[in-house]
Amino acid sequence: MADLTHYVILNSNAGTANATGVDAASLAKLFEANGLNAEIDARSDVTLSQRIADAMASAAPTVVAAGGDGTITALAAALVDSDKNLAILPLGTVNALAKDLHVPLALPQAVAALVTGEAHRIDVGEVNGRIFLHKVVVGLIPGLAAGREHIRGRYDTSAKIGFLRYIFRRLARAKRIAVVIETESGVRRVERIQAMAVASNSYDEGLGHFFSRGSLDRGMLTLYVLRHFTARDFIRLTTGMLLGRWKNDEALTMESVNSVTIDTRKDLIKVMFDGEVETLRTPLQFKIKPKALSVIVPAMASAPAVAA
Ligand SMILES: Nc1ncnc2c1ncn2[C@@H]1O[C@H](COP(=O)(O)OP(=O)(O)OP(=O)(O)O)[C@@H](O)[C@H]1O
Repeated sequence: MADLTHYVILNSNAGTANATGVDAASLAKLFEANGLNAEIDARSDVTLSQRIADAMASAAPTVVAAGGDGTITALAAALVDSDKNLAILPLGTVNALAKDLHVPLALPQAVAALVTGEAHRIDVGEVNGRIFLHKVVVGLIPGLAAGREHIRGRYDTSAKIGFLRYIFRRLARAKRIAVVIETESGVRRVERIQAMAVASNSYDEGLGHFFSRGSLDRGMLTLYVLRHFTARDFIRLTTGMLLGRWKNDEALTMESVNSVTIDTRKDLIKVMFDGEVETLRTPLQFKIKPKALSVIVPAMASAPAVAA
C-alpha cells in the first residue's frame, strides 16, 4: 500500500459542499482517479478541532481543507510552523483564498491540480496570538455582517431590499469610535474611525479585482482606515470598488506595517475575523508572520499570488 499523501477534511456545512451534496465516497473516487492516496474525513459527529488534531497526527504530508474560508483558517492555525502543507478544495461560498491562489473552483479540476501542485510559502496575520489569512475588521462592518446573518440562505428580492434598508438605517445611526493606533515605529495616534481593517498583504485595485490579492508573500500587513461612512460614502465607495478604483477615496487611508496595536475604550470588541463575527479582547496586537504557511498551488498558477 502506497504512503498516505493527503488527509482530507470535508466540511459538509460549507456552502458548495452543502449545495452539491459532495460526500466521502465521491471525494474518494476523485482522489483515486488521480492516483492520490487520500484519507477522507467526513465525520459530522466530531468537532472540527478534533478532526484537525487527527489530521495533524496522521502521516499525510498534506492536509486538504475541503470547505470554505472558515474551514481553511481553522486548519491553517494548526499548520502554521508545522512541516505539513495546506491544500484547498474550494467547497465554500466565497472561497476567497482559493481565488487568490488560482485554485480551480470546479471540484474535479481542483483535485486533479493536486497531482502536479507545488508547495509555496505564504504569509499569515496574527492578532492576539490567533492566526488569520485574510483580514480582521473593526467598527461598523461587524454590525452590518450581523444583519446579513438574518438573510443567510434567502435569495429573494424582498430579502435583498430588506438588507439594503437595514444597511442605510445602520449608516444613518452609525457612530464613529475612538481608537489608539500604534505601529512598529512606536508612534501613537488617536483617530475617530467608522471602521478599520488589518489585512495580510494588500487588496488589489483594478477592474475585476474585487477583494482579491495578487501577492501573499510580501511580509506585510495593510491597515485600512475608514474615517467616515455616510450613505453617500457607501454609494461612492461601492461604485469605486466595482470600477476598480477605490484606494484614493477621500474617506479611506492605507498604510503598510509589520505590526500594529489597536486599542479602544472597550475591553471586548466585535470584529469580523476572516469573515466570521467574533469577540476579541483589546488591545488588538497584530503582526505579520512572513511565509509561515506552506500551501499547495496549481503548478501553472504559482504566479502571481505567490510570486517569488
Ligand atoms: N473554526 C470553526 N470551528 C467550527 N466550525 C466552523 C469553523 N469555521 C467554520 N465552521 C463551520 O463550517 C461552516 C462552513 O464554513 P466555511 O467558512 O468553511 O464555508 P462557507 O462559509 O460556506 O464559505 P466561505 O467562508 O468561503 O464563504 C460554517 O457555517 C460553520 O458552521
